[in-house]
Amino acid sequence: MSEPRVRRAEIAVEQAHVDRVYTRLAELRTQAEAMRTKGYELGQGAQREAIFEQASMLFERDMMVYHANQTLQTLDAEYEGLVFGRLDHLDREHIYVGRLGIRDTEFDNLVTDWRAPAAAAFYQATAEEPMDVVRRRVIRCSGQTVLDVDDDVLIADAVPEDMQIVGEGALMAALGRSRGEKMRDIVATIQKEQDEVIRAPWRGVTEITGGPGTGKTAVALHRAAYLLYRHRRQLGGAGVLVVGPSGVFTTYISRVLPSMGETNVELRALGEVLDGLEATRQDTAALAAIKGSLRMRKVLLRALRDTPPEAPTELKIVYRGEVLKLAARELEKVRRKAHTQGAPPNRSRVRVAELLLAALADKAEEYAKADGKEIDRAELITDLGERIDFHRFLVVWWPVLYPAQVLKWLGNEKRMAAASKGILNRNEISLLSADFADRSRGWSVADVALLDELRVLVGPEPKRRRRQTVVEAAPERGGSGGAPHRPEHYDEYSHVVVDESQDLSPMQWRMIGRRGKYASWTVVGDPVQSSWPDPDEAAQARDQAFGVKTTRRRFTLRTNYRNSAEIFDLAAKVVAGHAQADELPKAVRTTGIEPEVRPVDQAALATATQSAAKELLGAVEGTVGVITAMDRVEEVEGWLAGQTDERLKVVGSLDSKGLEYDAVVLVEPMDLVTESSTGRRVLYVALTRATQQLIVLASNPDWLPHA
Ligand SMILES: Nc1ncnc2c1ncn2[C@@H]1O[C@H](COP(=O)(O)OP(=O)(O)OP(=O)(O)O)[C@@H](O)[C@H]1O
Repeated sequence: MSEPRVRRAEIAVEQAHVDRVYTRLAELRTQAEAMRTKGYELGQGAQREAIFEQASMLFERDMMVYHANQTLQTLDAEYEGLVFGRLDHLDREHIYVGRLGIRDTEFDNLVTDWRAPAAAAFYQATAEEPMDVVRRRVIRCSGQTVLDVDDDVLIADAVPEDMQIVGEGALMAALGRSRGEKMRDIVATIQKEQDEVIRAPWRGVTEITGGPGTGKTAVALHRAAYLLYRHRRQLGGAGVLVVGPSGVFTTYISRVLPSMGETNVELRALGEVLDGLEATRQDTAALAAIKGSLRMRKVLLRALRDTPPEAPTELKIVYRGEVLKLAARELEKVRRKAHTQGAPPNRSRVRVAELLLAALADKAEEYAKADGKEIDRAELITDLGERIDFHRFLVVWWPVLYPAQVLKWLGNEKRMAAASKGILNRNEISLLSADFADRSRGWSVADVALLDELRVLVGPEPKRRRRQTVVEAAPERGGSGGAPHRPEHYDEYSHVVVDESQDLSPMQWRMIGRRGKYASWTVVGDPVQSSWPDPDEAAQARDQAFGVKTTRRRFTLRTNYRNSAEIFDLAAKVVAGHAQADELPKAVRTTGIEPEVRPVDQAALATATQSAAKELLGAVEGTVGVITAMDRVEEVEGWLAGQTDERLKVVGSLDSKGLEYDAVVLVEPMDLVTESSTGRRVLYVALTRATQQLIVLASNPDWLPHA
């Protein structure tokens, strides 16, 4: 038979099986619905029974409805190609691999879940170690229709006469396909080195490093799905948290887990980790470096111990006809004493009242002594402790503290200087206080970690006054954030995945560490792409987040699946000398299309950007990203305002982390280099976002080291 006819015949064979699977899926759905209805009927029947029977029937109803709903949720997930693989073994048995395990009425497997041990050979078998697999077939479907099949022969001399082999390169076909707005899962083409990481043990810390495009993000997400499938009992209840660098990134990856049937994983951007906030604004590199540094812990602690701006400066209270007065200096002594006793201020109100009453009693004793009299201390303390004027004083002198309010206090340069004396230098103090003083722009991503630190330092609001969130004092608080079924500031995740971890500041590690107190971890990063200036300090904070005794395993991925080799060659040049040779991955795909570097006059940059974007929109089927320095995003958006094609996105250098596009226009690369002390690495990130085509528009040629 000719190749197209063989292909058509093989597609028909697989279509017949896929049809069986969908018929069975429909049956299972009907059964689950019937079970749910029966459960409800049981509940209604219970009303007529005696109390004891009622309780047991209601319990049974709840179990039935729960299980039926679980099954329906799994069956109804939006699977993109439910069946995607087939393994033919030496013994002539074969299995189908898919996103979900399905059995027929005889309990025989129609599809094996990709995460089950029996499916492991689909990813792990090689010609050198075939694991008894003769033929591995990738089946590409659109909905319920088989579009194509693609085979790998693993034991060539065991191929039976009647076994047909079709095509080659399912991986290459997948990599060459155009990109949409959201990342796709890679279950059908996971590679062996990636599979090892996905299936690594769940306990401890699993680190995934590797250059751009090596599939780190994809692997980490598939690992989350795998762990939930294999260890649902240990991990499912407490849940999995995935933290990414930005909201754009979490949106980009948001479809991957649901496409594998996992909906119970919480995705949060670094600006959204703290419930109630959704910060997206990035600080300048200089500001972010100060805010992220561990030195801020001490600054914050001092700030909240400072006298609140509205606090009265003296306490006057009449006791038995005499005015007892505590002056500012005496009050501050009490404040210092209360703070040094260690409890968070919002939990210290009672202790503070005791200290103030003791100071008043001292004062009364002092007056009495001068008059040659004596006072009953205990009586004075009881009397004054019940007085309304004393309590009025207490609430304004020792108010409930809110994290946002304390950070705003630091907008006052004097306060800032007092809190950071000996910790920050003058320049840092004025930068930071000017930033905190300007509240018109909302919180930045780096502020969120400071607010979270303060949340813990000030302690929870007293119960009586507890409101929706403890972050802000004023009604301006907003945002949704957080899974509705979890309590606020939930910190008992069983597994935490941190993506782009090379960029987390020490303060951000502390924030994430709090959410993973009892967790195992998957941590993804590439030091060469790091924009954080002090890796040692970050490493120390990261180790603390993991806990000291944790087992650690590390995997390095070495193949770049995203960029064409032509594009990656250019990107590698900009970090030559900034990275070890083995930190750079190898790109596997060539397109024959070289990236274009266009020298452009500054004055012509706008029109050059417009025409490059237009050109690339015409050249590729999927997305086009225009990447620019962070502070030029609005300007470049303005240049492209006339371009209405939804495939076009303008994105700032730091926000481009983790994303990818079919084609990229990089505007003025030298701006990225000079943006921060780690600019060359940020430029490397930007240059490695395109899968097919890249145009660089540069008025200054210095971004590209001369060979
Ligand atoms: N085995 C695979 N099969 C098909 N596509 C793959 C495979 N591995 C990776 N890819 C694709 O390669 C691209 C890069 O993957 P991913 O974004 O996970 O890389 P990364 O290492 O996180 O990159 P970066 O560090 O640049 O953010 C994605 O489009 C992903 O789907």
